[in-house]
Amino acid sequence: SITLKYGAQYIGKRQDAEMKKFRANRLGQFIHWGLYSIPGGEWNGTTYLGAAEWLANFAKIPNATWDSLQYQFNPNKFNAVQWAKMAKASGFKYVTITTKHHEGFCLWPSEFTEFDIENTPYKKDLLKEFVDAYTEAGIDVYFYYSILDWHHKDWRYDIKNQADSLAFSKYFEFAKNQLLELQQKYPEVKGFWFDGTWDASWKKNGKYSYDIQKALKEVNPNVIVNSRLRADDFGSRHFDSNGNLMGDYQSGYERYLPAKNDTLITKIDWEACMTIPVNQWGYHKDWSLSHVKSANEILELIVKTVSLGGNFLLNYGPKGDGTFRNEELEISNSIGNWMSKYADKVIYYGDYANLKPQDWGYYVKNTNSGKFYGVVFNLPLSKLLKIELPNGKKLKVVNFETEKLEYHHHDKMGYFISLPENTPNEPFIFEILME
Ligand SMILES: COc1ccc([C@@H]2N[C@@H](C)[C@@H](O)[C@H]2O)cc1
Repeated sequence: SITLKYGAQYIGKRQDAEMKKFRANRLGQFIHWGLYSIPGGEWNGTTYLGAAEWLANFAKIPNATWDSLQYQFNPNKFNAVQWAKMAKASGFKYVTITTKHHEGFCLWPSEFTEFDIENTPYKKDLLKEFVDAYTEAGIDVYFYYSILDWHHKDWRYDIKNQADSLAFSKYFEFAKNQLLELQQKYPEVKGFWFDGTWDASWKKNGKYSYDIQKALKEVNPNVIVNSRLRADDFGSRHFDSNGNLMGDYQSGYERYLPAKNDTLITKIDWEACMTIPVNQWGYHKDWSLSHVKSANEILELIVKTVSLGGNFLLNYGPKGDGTFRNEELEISNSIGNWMSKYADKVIYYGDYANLKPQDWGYYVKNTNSGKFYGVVFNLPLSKLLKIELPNGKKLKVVNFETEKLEYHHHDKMGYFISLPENTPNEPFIFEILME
């Protein structure tokens, strides 16, 4: 292997209590909330199709113009306790909120910039209200932080000369100061979700990303940091030049999932983040412009992720006034209903079952109870659910709610399970006992 100064800081899955809790949580709420939530994808009467939090870029709005949105940010309908209550009812066990997106506006009163919540009509420490409410509700809090910063004068996309290098080193100090400030002001925070780390300037400075992970861990030894923060000595991201995962979990799955038969991903900790529309993270006024995922589509993405041993972060983009749009409220309600019935068995502590994937749905092993489950999304016309067990394993019992399902032994490893009498008209689960 190659000697690296800024490669993976350890090898293998962490087994400390905090990482085990992160893994067991499985289902998280992502919140994108910032100045971009005010225009909602529309500028000077033009609606932009792209992601609303990128409006400044798409509409080529000068910084001075965009930054003046700061004086309009006054979410008078924001109620952190209500947000946390909705999140809990939806089954979310953790939340990740944008403390600072690419625009550079900070949702907390930062000592290191005026471009923050303190200098808005809202004035109050919004992030503290948020952290306190979610913590009180028993939901773990994580912070999204964008390294890319369109506002900061020392940000550089590339390092072409000594002047760039000096400026970017000042930007690094600024970012590191803000991150340590976030840990110090909000000690409940469990970890950091870094974004905006694809530019050459960051890839040329593996040391910076290495130092940030170390600095955060010095304050909180079990802080959880995503792989997207990291670049190694040669600019390799997520995985170092020796193929070792950097950070504590792989965070490359953004708006897509691994293939159903991908066994490699099951060997590392990973988290997928997902939008409800095709591609909107911040609030966009017009969701009719793309497909909006149904509750069942989202449930299937969640279960597929857990079946491959991953966490799933579902995104919400609250409006500038602090309210959620109806589509998000409806999705929350549907997901919450399903989670209240099944999450304890097939989401929380859910993991890879190492059984041959089938078309009718997904397998989940519950690492707390040791039980194996099938989660059915697609009923076969044959009305029979196929199961193929590994050599040496035999099917013993199949439980569906309180009844035992019939099955017949088709060949050496194959079984066909008969559907229950009254098959539910929603994704349902059955328990598999093998010997
Ligand atoms: C250059 O393509 C992208 C795509 C998405 C992003 C950001 N990552 C997501 C988690 C959102 O924050 C989105 O703005 C940035 C650049």
